[in-house]
Amino acid sequence: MRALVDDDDSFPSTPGKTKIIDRGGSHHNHRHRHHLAFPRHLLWTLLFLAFLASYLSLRSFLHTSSRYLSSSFATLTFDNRVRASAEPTRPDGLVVLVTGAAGFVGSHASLALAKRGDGIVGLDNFNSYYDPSLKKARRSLLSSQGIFVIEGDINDAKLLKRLFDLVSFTHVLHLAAQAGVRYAIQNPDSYVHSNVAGLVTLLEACKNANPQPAVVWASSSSVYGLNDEVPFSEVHRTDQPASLYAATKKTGEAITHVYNHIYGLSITGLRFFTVYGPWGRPDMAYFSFTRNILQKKPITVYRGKDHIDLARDFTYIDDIVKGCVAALDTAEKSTGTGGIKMGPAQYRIYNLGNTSPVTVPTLVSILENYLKVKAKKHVIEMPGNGDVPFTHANITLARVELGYKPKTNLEEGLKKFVKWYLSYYGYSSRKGKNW
Ligand SMILES: O=C(O)[C@H]1O[C@H](OP(=O)(O)OP(=O)(O)OC[C@H]2O[C@@H](n3ccc(=O)[nH]c3=O)[C@H](O)[C@@H]2O)[C@H](O)[C@@H](O)[C@H]1O
Repeated sequence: MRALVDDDDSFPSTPGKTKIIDRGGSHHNHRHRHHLAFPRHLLWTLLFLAFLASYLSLRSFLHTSSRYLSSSFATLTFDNRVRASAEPTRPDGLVVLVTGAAGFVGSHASLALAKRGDGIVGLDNFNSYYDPSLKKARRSLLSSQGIFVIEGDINDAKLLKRLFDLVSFTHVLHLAAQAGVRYAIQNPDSYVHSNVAGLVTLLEACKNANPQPAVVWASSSSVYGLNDEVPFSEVHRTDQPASLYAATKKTGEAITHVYNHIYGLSITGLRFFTVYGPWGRPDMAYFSFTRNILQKKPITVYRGKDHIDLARDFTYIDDIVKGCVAALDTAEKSTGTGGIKMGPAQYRIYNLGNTSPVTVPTLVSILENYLKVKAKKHVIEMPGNGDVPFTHANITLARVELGYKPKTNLEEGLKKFVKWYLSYYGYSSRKGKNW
């Protein structure tokens, strides 16, 4: 281009300065060509600038629109996945939001409900209270059964609203919580965050939903605290908690009562008694004892005052799941609409235990027997960390009203747990190892 019009570096500020390549033309022609060359020069420049501008704006358009498109595809995918997961596969199937779905009880309950054709949407924050890889493995199991588990927190009001806008949940099975009795000494805030604030956020979403779902949620045997009447019945005192965990679960019972009373939410609280089994929680005694025994590490066994052994009404996971399902099936509808109560709503609390407490040293000897390894026991007096000396459930109410009937004793249940543990952590394949 330059060769045609200019052999100087400078753009023609004065026409005479520009040396036009004159290939034998007259002065007139020269002038004429010079005259013509100027707009052509300008034209090329303008064309170049126009090209550059359109290239840049096309790039930015493509960039913006691809971001927009990919985010709306992501939205579509998310919404579609939620709706698909919520779709029951049997007539009149329940549509259940399961919080804590990647947790121990949550994953088992979700699978059981999906198996019979209910629509399930899971929610879990995958926190690192214990190894999140176990939670992710549970999520994979659920995903293989068509259950979508959303990574999100029950404190996220926006997310909850979006889920209730997308799906008319008939029930909420609320199992998300900060569990563990002794960890409350280390991290008290996490109990308030999940078991109190998170519960209120969830109930707000439930109460605002239209239709309102019926809520079934996990309370705890720990609410009996220092109660010494046995076996523990729902009519006994629960105003003497021994741990912050217990206090937050008792608070949950009070909070759910308020939402039942003011907004007409149908509420069922289930007091679980030390639930154990395959895919369990690594922080619990039966699980951590198994790990340590296999690794030949010592275990600490707490003992009560006067050398009394501690005892728990250990309850097998499948029995607990049956109790959860029965509670969902017998829950009446909530009575509120648009956040306003239209009539009295159901409020229930049930013990879900096994009714036969076993001491911690007996638990250890059952494990030693299955693992064929002697435990290195370090027995110490129970520190003041929130533990209670024993639990023992009276389950008459659950039996009569839910048809709840636990079937698995600790020996049978631990056998299944150990089988799962060895397989999950790859011990079964290590032939010849002395486990
Ligand atoms: O029913 C509940 O509401 C609770 O059950 C469960 O709590 P717990 O009954 O305390 O179960 P878990 O920790 O297995 O300890 C069992 C026994 O082993 C003793 N124990 C424990 C640990 C240890 O190192 N040594 C020991 O002797 C210990 O002193 C106790 O005597 C749930 O974790 C809790 O989230 C909640 O759901």
